[in-house]
Amino acid sequence: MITIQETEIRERGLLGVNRARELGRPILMSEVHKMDTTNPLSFFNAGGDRYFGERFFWKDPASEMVLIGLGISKQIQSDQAADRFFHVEKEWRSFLKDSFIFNQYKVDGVGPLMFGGFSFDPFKEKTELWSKFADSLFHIPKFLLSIVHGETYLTTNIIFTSNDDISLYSKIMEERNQLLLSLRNQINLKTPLINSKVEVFPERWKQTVEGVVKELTKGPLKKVVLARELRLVFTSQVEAEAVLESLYQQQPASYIFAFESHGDCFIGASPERLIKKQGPEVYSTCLAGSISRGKTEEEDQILGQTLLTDQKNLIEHGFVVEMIKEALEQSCEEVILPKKPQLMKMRDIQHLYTPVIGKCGPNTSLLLLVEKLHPTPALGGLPQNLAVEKIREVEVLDRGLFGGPLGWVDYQQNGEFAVAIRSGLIQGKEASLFAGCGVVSDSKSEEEYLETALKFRPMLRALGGK
Ligand SMILES: C=C(O[C@@H]1C=C(C(=O)O)C=C[C@H]1O)C(=O)O
Repeated sequence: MITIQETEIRERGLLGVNRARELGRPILMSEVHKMDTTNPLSFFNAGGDRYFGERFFWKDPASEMVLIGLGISKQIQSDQAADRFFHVEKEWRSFLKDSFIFNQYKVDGVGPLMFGGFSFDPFKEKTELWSKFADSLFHIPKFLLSIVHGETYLTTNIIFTSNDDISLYSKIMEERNQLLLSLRNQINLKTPLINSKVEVFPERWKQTVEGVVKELTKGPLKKVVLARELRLVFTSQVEAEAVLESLYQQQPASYIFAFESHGDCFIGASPERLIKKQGPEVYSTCLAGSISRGKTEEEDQILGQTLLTDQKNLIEHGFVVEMIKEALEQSCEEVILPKKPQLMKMRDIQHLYTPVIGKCGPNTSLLLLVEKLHPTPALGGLPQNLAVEKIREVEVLDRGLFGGPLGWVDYQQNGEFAVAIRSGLIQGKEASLFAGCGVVSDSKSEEEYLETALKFRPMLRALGGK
């Protein structure tokens, strides 16, 4: 566990107290400690009583980076639509200014870090569904557990205002001790039964697909991604930790995330990376073109081969590759990608997949790259502006954070964002699941409907449904 000398405690606390008084504004003090191996779900669970509604969870597909945040030491949020990426970045950098960071470990994802996301389209009219989440919302946690390449670190963030004295430091240390003492390895996780399952206007959705297909044949629109919603009601409150546990078992090769705000929880298992930045290197993923998994290995291979040679899917995929390549070329000296897509096989579905690597300057802003990429034609369409306008006009669903960039940025400005798909919003005893698909000029509404049904499955299964 954590060992830290009393004198050191006082010195660190006093640094924060004095600087906050001197500058007359809040000052961050952050310290990192190595910890014994800790089960990430039990850490998330241990925060359930005290920090419910203020937790987040993140795991990347390789499980190289697992992040759990408890409590909110600072929130960066905005419903301002224009320049939202720039504003979040500006606030993040100014929050870090003059802070004290005690971190002897040179690894990404430890120390002060913000976690959160951006809504799919800030210009879409907001409904009650997403009332608990601002269009841009990031949390800097009080306590952050980072498991990086199997090593465990605990970051404690304290914000001193000019009215605080050293007692704040002791108070947070006590809170941390309580938290660590409450860690349990055995937790009883169960999702409640589903009472009702309602697809939101499926016939109307199919008609919308047909209407858009007609427009696509006329141009200039080439592709529009349309999404729909499935609403579930349960016998009792759904606990995010139980859903995370299921996703861990059922979708190990995905990004697994949960993001709580004011009692609601946005949760999912996405296969899609938007962008990762590690020093001068950036990584992105083109993921578009889908087919189901086979029941036997042979059928699965045949389906995979069909997808790899299907013109409709290859064209859809090509749109994404072209856009991501062009966007990264604006910021990178070099962009490397294979000529042909390969297959990414998830539990219920297989996709056409092209990984992309870029080399850019070390000072390139991750959020600027997010802005350039979002939404790719995998979630918006082509041309981007027209497709997003079309979605805003015809889609019944308020996507909120669904399909938007969700992830983290650390104080060294490294981080990663996934595309928040295969996801749902838990609201007490109810939940909404979301799924979309690329509509092109030869799309058939019934096939697209079935594809979205397939894309509901990972979340539906994790919630105990079929
Ligand atoms: C929009 C979704 O998925 C996206 C659309 C895909 C497609 O149209 O083939 C494939 C992967 C994702 O980029 C979703 O899962 O809801």
